[in-house]
Order: sequence, then structure tokens, then C-alpha cells
Amino acid sequence: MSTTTAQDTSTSTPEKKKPIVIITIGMAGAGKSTFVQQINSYLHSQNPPKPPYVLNLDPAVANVPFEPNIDIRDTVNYHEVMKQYNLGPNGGILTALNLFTTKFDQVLDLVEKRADTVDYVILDTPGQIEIFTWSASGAIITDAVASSLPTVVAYIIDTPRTTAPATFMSNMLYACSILYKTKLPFILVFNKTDVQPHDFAIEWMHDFEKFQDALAHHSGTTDDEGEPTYMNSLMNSMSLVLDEFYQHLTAVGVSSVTGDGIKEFFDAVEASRTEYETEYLPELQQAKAAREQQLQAAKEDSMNRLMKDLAVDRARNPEAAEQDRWDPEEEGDDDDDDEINIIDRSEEPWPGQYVDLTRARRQEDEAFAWPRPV
Ligand SMILES: Nc1nc2c(ncn2[C@@H]2O[C@H](COP(=O)(O)OP(=O)(O)OP(=O)(O)O)[C@@H](O)[C@H]2O)c(=O)[nH]1
Repeated sequence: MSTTTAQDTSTSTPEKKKPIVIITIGMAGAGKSTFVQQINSYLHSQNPPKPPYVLNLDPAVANVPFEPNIDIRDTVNYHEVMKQYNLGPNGGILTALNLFTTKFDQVLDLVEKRADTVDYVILDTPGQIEIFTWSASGAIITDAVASSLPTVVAYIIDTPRTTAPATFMSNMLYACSILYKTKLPFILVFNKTDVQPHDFAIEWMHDFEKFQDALAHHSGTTDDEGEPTYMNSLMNSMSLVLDEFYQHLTAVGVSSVTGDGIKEFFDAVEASRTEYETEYLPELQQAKAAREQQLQAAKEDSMNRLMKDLAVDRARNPEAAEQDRWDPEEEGDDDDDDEINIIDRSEEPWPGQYVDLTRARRQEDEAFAWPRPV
């Protein structure tokens, strides 16, 4: 018989779960920023409110419809980067992200300090998807967060623009490549369902024949003689490959404008936590242990060779070896590790002050600091 009383359960405080990191990616214009704003406001409207910790990683965005806690634009001036390195817009964004990545350990420290008070950490990524998904910086940032906190990738899809079978297929192949690159729990977020419901996409994902049917009836899939075109045959075979891929992911439909489906999105995020813990984490730990073993072996090998060289040097020149002593007085004070230049805006004054998002970029006015919500 259980002896647990109501009082017992009320006094025992369950251990706080680690916050879950949501990395939002998507093609330009898919609605990432609007989606981040919507999930941000959904979390604020919960009872009790669950304000997330938001990071903006897009250095080129003029205005964001939410207030990030950490903003890449506070650290790197994208226009200056373009000027100084003589780069175009995409090179500028990539270089700005690379520069920011060199300070990402500080970002992680700030995020980890908040781990006890927040349930969600949200990352909004640059508009040009490949800058994040196919760059070294994107991989470093993703690996860094995923190795310290449960992480899920939310792939935002512009549903009205993906109703053609060929576009749908391309989008799914892109999602597939990101899934296999990051190996993280993955949620397909069919956005803008207020304009175009996403039922067709779910049907195509679950019923291979329905997709082939749509393919056969879509214009451009047969040639003048009514024979399937090369593209059509290719897509048919691809859809067979994708069948396996669909089983590894969750799909939800949302409208970032009306807020429809946002609750279902968070249900999917919660389910991803288990997937992260049971699938991703053990693999990560195995890879980490193997890397550490390799590193240790390499270190030992270098050390052995160094000691051998030193012994030879000392034997050849015993006088110089005698004078070769470390003098702490000579040490320069060039350690700049303490320099903190990542700004956590959560600490700022003027809580609740109205923010005019239409005003000039803050880089033009260095003294301007954004007010924070309560
Ligand atoms: N109808 C409708 N429009 C949406 C929705 N989500 C975003 N939009 C619109 O889609 C356009 C692009 O949205 P953004 O949030 O700027 O998209 P983004 O992916 O951040 O774009 P980038 O700035 O290129 O990264 C805007 O005009 C939004 O108002 C939605 O759920 N429904």
C-alpha cells in the first residue's frame, strides 16, 4: 500500500527539466521571424508565463518582431564587416556569423546561467538558410548547443508555396539533408496554414500513392506524347527514398499570424526531448568519448616526442639548459579572456518600456540600449 500523502507530494519539488533549445531554420520568407514572435507570445501568455530566452543570429535583419535576449547585431556590425572585408551581402552575413561564433562560448555561458529559470531557448537564424545550415559556424553553433542542452530543429515551410509536387519534393529533400547533417530531432512546421491548409502535405507524406497520383496529374510531368518526363521518373523514385525519411520526423501545421497549431507545435517539441535523450545524446556521448581518446593519444604522442627532443637538446648544450628556467615576472598580461562583449539584454533597465521597432538600426546610435520586458 502506498504511504505517500498529499502533503508529501506537495513538499517534494521535482527536479527542474533542462530547457529545450528550438533552432528555427527555413527558406527566406518562410516566416521564421513571425513564427518566433508567435511562439514567444504564446509562451508569455501561459499561466504562469514561460518567457523563453531568445537569440537572434541574423546580423542583417533590420527589425525583428520580438525582443531577443542576445542579438548578434550587438556584437557584430554587419555593414562594417561588408565594408572592411570588401564583401557582398551573403559574404557579409557569413563573416559576421563566423565572428560571432568565435564568442559563442560566452553565449553558451549566459544561456546555461538561465537554465534554471527558462523552459525554452529559441534561436532565430539568418534568412538565407544555407548560411546557417551549410557553414562551419552553423555547425559549430548547433553542435555547441546540442551538446549542452536538449535541442530540436524546427524547419519552417512556406505551405502556400509548396503545393506543387516538385516544390514539395525539393523542400523535403532539403529538410532531409539537414536532418542527416544535424542528426537532431526534427519538426516540419508547415507555416501559413491560414492561407493554405497543410492537409495535402500530410497526405503526401503518409500515402506514397497519393503523392504519385498528384505527380502524374501535375502539368509538366508528361511530355508531348503523354509519356512521363525524366523529372517525373526521378521524383517517383525520390518519393520512395523519402518514405523512410518521413518516419523520422514530426509534422505540424501552424499559422504564425493567427497562432493556430502553436500548442501542437509545443507538444511535438516536448516529444522531441525524449527522442533527444534516447537517440541523439548516447550517440553524441559515444562520439565525444572516441574524440577524447583520440586527442589523448595524440597528446601523449606529441609529449613523448617533445621530451625526447628536449633530452637531446640538453645533452648537447647543458649550459643553456641550466639557464632555461621559467620566470613568472616576464609573463605579459595579454590575456583577454575576461573581456565580455556578448550582451545579455535581459539585464537592462526600463522594464516594460515601449519599444519602437521602426526606429533606426541601433548600430547608428551606439548608446541606444533596448528596454526589456518585465
Ligand atoms: N498569412 C500568413 N503570412 C505569414 C505567416 N507567417 C509569416 N507570414 C508573412 O510572411 C512574410 C515573411 O515572414 P518573415 O517572418 O519575415 O519570414 P522570414 O523567414 O523570417 O524571412 P527572412 O527575413 O528572409 O528570414 C511576412 O510578410 C509575414 O507577414 C503566416 O502564418 N500566415
